[in-house]
Amino acid sequence: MAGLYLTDLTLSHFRSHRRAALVLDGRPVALWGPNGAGKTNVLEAVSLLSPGRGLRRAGAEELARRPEAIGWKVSAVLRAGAAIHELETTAEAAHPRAVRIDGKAAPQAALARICRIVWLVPSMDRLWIEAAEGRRRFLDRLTLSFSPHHAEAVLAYEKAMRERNRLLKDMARDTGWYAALEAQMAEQGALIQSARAAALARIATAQAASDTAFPVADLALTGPEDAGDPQGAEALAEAFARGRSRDMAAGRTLIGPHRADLAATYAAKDVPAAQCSTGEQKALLISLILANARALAEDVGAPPILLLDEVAAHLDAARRAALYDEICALGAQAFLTGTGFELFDTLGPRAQGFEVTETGGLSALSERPLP
Ligand SMILES: Nc1ncnc2c1ncn2[C@@H]1O[C@H](COP(=O)(O)OP(=O)(O)OP(=O)(O)O)[C@@H](O)[C@H]1O
Repeated sequence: MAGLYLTDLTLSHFRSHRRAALVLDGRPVALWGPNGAGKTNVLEAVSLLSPGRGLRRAGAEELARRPEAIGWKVSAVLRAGAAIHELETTAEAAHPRAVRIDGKAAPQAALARICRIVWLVPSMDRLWIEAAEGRRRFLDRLTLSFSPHHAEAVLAYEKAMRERNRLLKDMARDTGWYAALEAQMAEQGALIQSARAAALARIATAQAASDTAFPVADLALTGPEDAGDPQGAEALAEAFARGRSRDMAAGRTLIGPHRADLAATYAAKDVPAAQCSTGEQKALLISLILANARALAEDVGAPPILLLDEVAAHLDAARRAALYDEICALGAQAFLTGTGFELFDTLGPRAQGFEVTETGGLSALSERPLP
């Protein structure tokens, strides 16, 4: 049985779900139904039990059920080893995304300390060929799963950088002010760099140690070509100070961990991920997520909750069966979506099944055992 899983998941006035209540037992969860039925909405609700804007990066106001709802709520009971926590996230009048843990108000970042969630969604199919931002976000989610404090470091870094960017835009000359903000950015930036590097190293070891059906990806951190890559707090602080006039001309900070990029190579072929086939690129992402899950299972005793949206349909039958076997061997509570239950044929009773239907814009879920 999984060491980290949701037992009671409730969605209220969340997108197409007026009220959905799923009683879960730790097995993987297969959700099937036609396009637009409301499957991804369930995964998105779960993703909001971790810090950040969830798997669609939607604004909190988009999440309330149209047309009548003004707020929404997602709540769940989380089992983490012997501990049980009540998690709740809501949009309230005063707060677009309030979090409560065990009945007490908590910052979003506190979710990362008790609930690890990693996802793969169709919009990530172009991750290796699109802008660096998406890759950085992917890297930071992997990193966060290993280092729960990573969310705080990223937030603190970005806050100081926004203030510095404001100074730059205002052409401010107050060197003391710059130095104070740059010191904060350098301190948090060094934490970000080391947490990312540690996460990549851990994933590399997990990939090397495993016999998996998915291709190994060699990962490396890179920076923007023109910016060099200062590492550590001292080098970062020096680089920020040195770059002030260039940054002032650009009106923003041009170097630092917010510009880092993630490069991946399909190891067996020695081909950069961006030049691989669509299927190969997807397989690399699945491989990384499984390596992440194996590493966490080893390090903290439980794999993360996995949200795998429309992953099954893109795999051939052998790879699909291998994915399910790996998920079950890990004991991960993976939420999987697909348009038909036949996509989950080789999972059978190893998973809980839910059929998702939609009538008049309203989604409904019914638990149905998988044959
Ligand atoms: N705020 C909202 N209020 C009401 N309905 C919404 C809201 N946001 C999205 N929807 C509806 O939810 C549906 C999409 O649900 P979802 O993305 O979960 O579908 P899906 O079952 O994953 O479909 P697919 O198989 O196409 O990926 C759409 O019909 C959309 O109109």
